[in-house]
Amino acid sequence: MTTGCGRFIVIDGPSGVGKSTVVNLLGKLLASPDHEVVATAEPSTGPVGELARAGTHAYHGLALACLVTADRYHHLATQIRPALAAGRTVVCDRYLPTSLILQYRDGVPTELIWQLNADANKPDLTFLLVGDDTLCRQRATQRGTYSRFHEELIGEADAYRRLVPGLRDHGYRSHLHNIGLASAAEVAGVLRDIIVRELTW
Ligand SMILES: Nc1ncnc2c1ncn2[C@@H]1O[C@H](COP(=O)(O)OP(=O)(O)OP(=O)(O)O)[C@@H](O)[C@H]1O
Ligand SMILES: Cc1cn([C@H]2C[C@H](O)[C@@H](COP(=O)(O)O)O2)c(=O)[nH]c1=O
Repeated sequence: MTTGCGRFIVIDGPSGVGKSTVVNLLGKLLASPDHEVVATAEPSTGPVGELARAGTHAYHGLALACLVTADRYHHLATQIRPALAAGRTVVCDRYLPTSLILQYRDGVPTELIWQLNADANKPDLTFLLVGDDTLCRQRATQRGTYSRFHEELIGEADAYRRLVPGLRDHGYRSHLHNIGLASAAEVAGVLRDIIVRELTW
């Protein structure tokens, strides 16, 4: 399924790499008086999303995969597609790449994750932010962790690197971006420049 006339941009990557911070900064950088930007996240703030976010200790494997995918379809139907149809840009913190890493680690085969997500919109651009694993883990821990996956932050950056060919094979226009020691504002600025260059703005 393709998006409406708005642009759909996904920011994914390991915990602590700065996704939420960058999504919010990017929302401000891309917005203008005649162009509204919706900054959002998955799991969403809807009831299934709240269940998935709070429930990584209670739900595992295919049960959690179905929860996060159900939340994704609800998020698409109630927030993302209406915003795109109204011509707004949607910037989303986490999306299908997270499922391809975490649900796979939880025992769900990659092909099944793609099948569950077959009717999910393909973003116009997907950014996979990566950084030093130890630094990301420190930042996530300092900020506070609550999820089972936050306790298993091993090889996150490599897992995201390995995802790129598969995403591209499935038609996801993807950029891998190593944040290095850049500030969140610098990362958001680099992403904004890529977005403006690659999408008709
Ligand atoms: N580039 C950066 N440099 C230094 N600190 C940063 C940077 N980006 C974010 N931070 C800080 O690191 C912490 C984690 O950032 P943030 O919550 O945005 O990460 P996240 O990728 O969304 O994590 P999670 O997936 O666990 O929610 C926050 O305290 C944030 O202020
Ligand atoms: C989108 C998505 C999320 N999850 C899990 C991973 C984390 O435990 C939370 C997200 O919390 P964070 O503060 O953004 O780190 O939800 C998942 O398992 N699968 C998904 O597709």
